[in-house]
Amino acid sequence: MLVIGSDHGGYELKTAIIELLKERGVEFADLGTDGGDSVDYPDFAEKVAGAVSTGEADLGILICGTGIGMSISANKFAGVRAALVHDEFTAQMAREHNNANILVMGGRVLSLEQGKKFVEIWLDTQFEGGRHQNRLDKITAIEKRVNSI
Ligand SMILES: O=C(CO)[C@H](O)[C@H](O)[C@H](O)COP(=O)(O)O
Repeated sequence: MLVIGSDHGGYELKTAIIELLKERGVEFADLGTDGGDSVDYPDFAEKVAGAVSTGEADLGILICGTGIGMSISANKFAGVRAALVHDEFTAQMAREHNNANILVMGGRVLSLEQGKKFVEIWLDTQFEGGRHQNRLDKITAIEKRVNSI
């Protein structure tokens, strides 16, 4: 199951991506925001990243104006690897090398077509494992050390 959320700066792109998810038959839940009124991105990052962190959802998509605030917020959650992507290469690497479980984008940075394309690439790419898994294990070890201080 995939969860998706945005603030007002990402609402239009979120709406376009929801249409793509429906077309692809992806099971998803839209955790808001529900319109263009000004809201605070950490509230939606918390809903999406919280669901991924607890295992309630397997994957997440977060969109704000730049993607920066959503990335900062989502990566506070244990087990979350939120990747802000800007182009087709970073969308591919986010999964192939980083096994990102949350894709983050900037609604004021990308066109709707770019955003949809990056989602498709991220969904269709496989994690390579191997040396990349070793590096993810180190991130998990850092997370455990930092949170036990
Ligand atoms: O990009 C964002 C955070 O990184 C968010 O979309 C914020 O909402 C943005 O920084 C500010 O947007 P506002 O419409 O000027 O409140």
